[in-house]
Amino acid sequence: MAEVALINATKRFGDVAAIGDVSLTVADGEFVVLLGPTGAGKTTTLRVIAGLETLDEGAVRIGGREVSKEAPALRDVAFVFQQYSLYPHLSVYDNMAFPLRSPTRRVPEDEIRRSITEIARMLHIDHKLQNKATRLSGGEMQRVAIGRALVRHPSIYLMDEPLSSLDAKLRQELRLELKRIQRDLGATMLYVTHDQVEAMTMASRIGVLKQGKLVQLGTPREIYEDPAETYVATRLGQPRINLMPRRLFPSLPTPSSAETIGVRTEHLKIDRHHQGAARVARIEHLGDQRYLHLSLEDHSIVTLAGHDTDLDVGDSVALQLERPLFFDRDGMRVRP
Ligand SMILES: Nc1ncnc2c1ncn2[C@@H]1O[C@H](COP(=O)(O)OP(=O)(O)OP(=O)(O)O)[C@@H](O)[C@H]1O
Repeated sequence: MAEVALINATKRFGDVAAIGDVSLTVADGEFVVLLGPTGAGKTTTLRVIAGLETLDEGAVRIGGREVSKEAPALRDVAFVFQQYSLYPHLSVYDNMAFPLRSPTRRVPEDEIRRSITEIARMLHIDHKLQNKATRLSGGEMQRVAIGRALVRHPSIYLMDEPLSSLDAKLRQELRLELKRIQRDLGATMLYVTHDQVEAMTMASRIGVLKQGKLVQLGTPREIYEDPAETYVATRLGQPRINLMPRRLFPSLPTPSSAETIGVRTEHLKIDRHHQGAARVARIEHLGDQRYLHLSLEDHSIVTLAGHDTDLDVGDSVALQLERPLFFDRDGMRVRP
């Protein structure tokens, strides 16, 4: 495995800078997750590292070696796409063996067998190894695609929403497996997802992209607890952080440039013994969780309700904020 770095990387498509001046180093053995809404530049970041797109400016370095002009095959990266891309005429086994049988590698067949058997077992596809790739469910095909990447030991694994086509149970199982495999192999990984739980639980660090710019890079905890701007704060946390105008909390001491107050469940104390300005508008039962929708003037606040809550729709409650986050008029963080 190796350290992988993007240095002031820019890739344009016509007038659009899909990524603009992005610098990012994924340390050897590190698991970095890229977060951002559609069009933010996540896939482009992976593709320029893989060599599937050529940079307009900047450089890609793998293991300290500049590879910006090298063909994809020479870069020693393994790419798992959102949609499985298997060879339909080959068996599962031969699909997984394919990268190891390339003339440049010449891995002995017994080693290939050992490696495939082990990875297939981890991914629960060992009983399907002789099937044709087309005779699998979507979830199985995606596991084969992941397995085909894992049997190799490339400099870096690039994964673009590899679990998004799977059902929730399998996704959860594979999330744990993938993280364990990554740790065991000491693999360097750059991983794109829209799934907050994947980001929080798998990442050593999370990079947040906004219109092609890397706006913050930090541990999951830093991104969640210490976001640099509202854009970052809204990436993580369910229910989403509530962004409220400062005027709604006139008695709260706030930094002078603060215009917006960011309130998560843990920042909010609800006092039902005191009649207050907020009203319970709705209680949403999600099985293991309950979302409490409060209305405060013309704004709504969504928070988690404890299981022992005896609040009812229509109740009037007082709200108290404890160490909420403050943002200025441009959405940038302001510290007290
Ligand atoms: N081949 C291409 N030709 C033209 N524009 C492109 C091309 N690939 C990407 N773009 C543009 O570059 C920007 C970034 O796209 P990219 O696919 O990297 O976003 P993303 O964050 O991966 O989005 P998603 O979550 O939808 O996959 C978008 O504006 C997109 O339309």
